[in-house]
Amino acid sequence: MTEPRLALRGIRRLFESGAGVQGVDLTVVPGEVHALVGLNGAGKSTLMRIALGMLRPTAGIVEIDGTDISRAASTTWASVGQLVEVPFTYPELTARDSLGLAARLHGIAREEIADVVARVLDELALEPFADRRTRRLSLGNRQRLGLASALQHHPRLIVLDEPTNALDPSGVILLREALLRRAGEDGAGILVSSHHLDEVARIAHRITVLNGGRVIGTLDPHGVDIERAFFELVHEDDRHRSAEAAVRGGRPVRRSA
Ligand SMILES: Nc1ncnc2c1ncn2[C@@H]1O[C@H](COP(=O)(O)OP(=O)(O)OP(=O)(O)O)[C@@H](O)[C@H]1O
Repeated sequence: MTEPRLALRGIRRLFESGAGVQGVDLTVVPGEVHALVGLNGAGKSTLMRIALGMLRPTAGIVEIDGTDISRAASTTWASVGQLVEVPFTYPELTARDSLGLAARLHGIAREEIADVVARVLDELALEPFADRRTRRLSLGNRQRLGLASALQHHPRLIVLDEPTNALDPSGVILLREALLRRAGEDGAGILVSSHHLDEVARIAHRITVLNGGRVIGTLDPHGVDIERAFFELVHEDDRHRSAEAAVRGGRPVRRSA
């Protein structure tokens, strides 16, 4: 069987408020775009931060290409591309120099950096802004720069949290094409979260629904009314939890937000 690019097994991390994620199992296989959808506070970012070793789970294991990330070497991390927080940029560097630095940190050979950077600037239509200091970029172009930095080294695993936020429609299309190329040509495994169900349906091979920190089901990307299917799953899960809470004599489960 093909080794997943990413495997989350029995992941649990609850915050003091009781919100977080629990009992999550999830894989991303080579060549796959796996989308994570859920309402605000469902636990998508928490799960992604755990997958990237930014947050420690209280239980469970994260494996990248079969290696437990607690033992992963720098070569494993160099094969990952991610954007899960505000795009990190050096305000005084130009977009081009910022990408060059990120390429070096991802292990690209010095003599290849200029070409790698030029290709990704072209791919995300950032060329006109390449020599502008990053602090002077618009929000959307800063997001494109963050994505360029995550994708330029052709990672084996890509993790993106709401990557279309702040992108204009042409940016959304460029990103979609770039991700499908990474999955199709490179065999990258891609985990992506989004609130845009239509966009997700266009790109994802698998869609997992998270609610209140748990996986509650999957959606068919080719389904006819994906939005309706999504809300049916979520409402059914909410009803189930409220009923369970009532049986226990406790208060209904508070929505995490
Ligand atoms: N560091 C933290 N400390 C305490 N609570 C946290 C922390 N990080 C997240 N949470 C809580 O965990 C829950 C899940 O948050 P998370 O950001 O993972 O959700 P999300 O699905 O990404 O939401 P959104 O769609 O709004 O980005 C929320 O209730 C949030 O307030």
